Amino acid sequence: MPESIWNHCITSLQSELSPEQFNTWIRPLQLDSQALANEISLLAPNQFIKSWVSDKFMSRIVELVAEAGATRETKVVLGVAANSLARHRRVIPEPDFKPMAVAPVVSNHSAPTSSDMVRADRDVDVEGGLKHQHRLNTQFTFQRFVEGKSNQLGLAAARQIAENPGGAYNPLFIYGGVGLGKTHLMHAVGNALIEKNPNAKVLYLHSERFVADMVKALQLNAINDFKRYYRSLDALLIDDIQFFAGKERSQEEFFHTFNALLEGGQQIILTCDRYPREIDGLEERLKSRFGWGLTVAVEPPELETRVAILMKKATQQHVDLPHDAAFFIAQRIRSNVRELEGALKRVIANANFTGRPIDVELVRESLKDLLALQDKQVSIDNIQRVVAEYYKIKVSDLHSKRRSRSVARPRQVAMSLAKELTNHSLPEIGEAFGGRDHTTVLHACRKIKSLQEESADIREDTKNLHRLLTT
Ligand SMILES: Nc1ncnc2c1ncn2[C@@H]1O[C@H](COP(=O)(O)OP(=O)(O)OP(=O)(O)O)[C@@H](O)[C@H]1O
Repeated sequence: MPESIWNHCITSLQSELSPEQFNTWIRPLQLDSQALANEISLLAPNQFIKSWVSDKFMSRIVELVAEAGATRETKVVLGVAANSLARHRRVIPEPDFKPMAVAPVVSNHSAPTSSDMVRADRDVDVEGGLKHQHRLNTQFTFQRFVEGKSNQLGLAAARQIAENPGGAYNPLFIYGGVGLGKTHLMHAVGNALIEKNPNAKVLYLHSERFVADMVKALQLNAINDFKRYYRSLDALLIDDIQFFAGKERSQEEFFHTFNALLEGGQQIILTCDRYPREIDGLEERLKSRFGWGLTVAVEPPELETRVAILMKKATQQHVDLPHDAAFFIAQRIRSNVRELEGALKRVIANANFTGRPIDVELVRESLKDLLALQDKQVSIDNIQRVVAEYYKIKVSDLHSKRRSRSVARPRQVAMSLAKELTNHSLPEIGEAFGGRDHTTVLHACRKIKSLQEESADIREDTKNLHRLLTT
């Protein structure tokens, strides 16, 4: 009985929430088999998820439980699974591979001397962590980060980690498109950790830098120093880990570092442009390990958040930005926060240059080129119209649930064109095609890509459509 009630809740919540929300908060909940009669007892894997669910979703869960036919006396209780900590403390198995041979050092010296080691340290930037704080951008703080629905989960998780590093949300994996605040959030945690403890060893680096440092350490025979340094950190923040894809030796080294830090209770934060499972060329064991802590998505900000970000950035620069001017910019620049910032910079520069106050007119003038370019940009509506016309079907067929090949294939073509030619995110595209899930859009993009290789017809169709839409 509790199972069927809870299944009803899950099904409803899955259709009501975004996939990220559902996967982060609802999917980890388990029904407690030890519950009392008349009780739906749910167990969260940790305190963080428990309190978030309790704040944001509990009232809806209670409604759904009633809707599923539970008696009036049925209580819904939420706890934390007893073994939740054990999960994070489990013994990490020894790596299941043999260390690769290290390339011999190309050097005039027969063996590295102690001065080589110092130089090596400096070269690979591992010397006593002297630079570990310099790499943090002090502007990227929590105070300067604007909260919105699109980044709420990431921000809450980052705040928790700043309070309690190395706790249950280790590693924190933040993923999402470009310019959406992933790096900012990661630095905000680092800055907060250093504010609390100025001696904390916090290292931020881009994954390419990790790879380059490791290669140098190998060349200089300083890999042990490299290892020692990384393992001595209190927190390791690595940006854009999609660059590890295909780099086997780096993945191997990172795997060791990752395990050592996790076991030592040191905090790891990673960012990526996509969900861990979707990184091609990344070893399975890394993918699965990335999911051990908390995985959160940041999404493109919605209009209100874009306005709030602009207002905050203007205030920080002591610039008077009227609300209607901010609104105008936010309405036009929708792709990401970095572009929003760039637009604001242009407006401010123009205001300084001409000595005029900022208003909608000045914004329009300052962003003339950008807006003209945007007007030329293809919209999803446009894609749907052109694709429907091309395949002689109705636009409504593209929104419908019909699965016949004559409709499903054009729909997939239209989705993949929307991904390619617009700035819309996968969930936004899914929404525009009759409220479909973002994974459906992803599947469509992959399908069309592989069909383009196999079928001359599809190649021809997509080429024609491309031309119709862009010229
Ligand atoms: N919610 C926000 N509030 C204030 N500023 C933000 C917010 N989100 C992003 N920004 C700003 O937008 C710019 C881009 O953000 P950031 O570099 O963190 O993006 P990113 O997601 O890491 O992108 P990339 O994948 O390209 O590295 C930064 O200047 C950052 O301060």
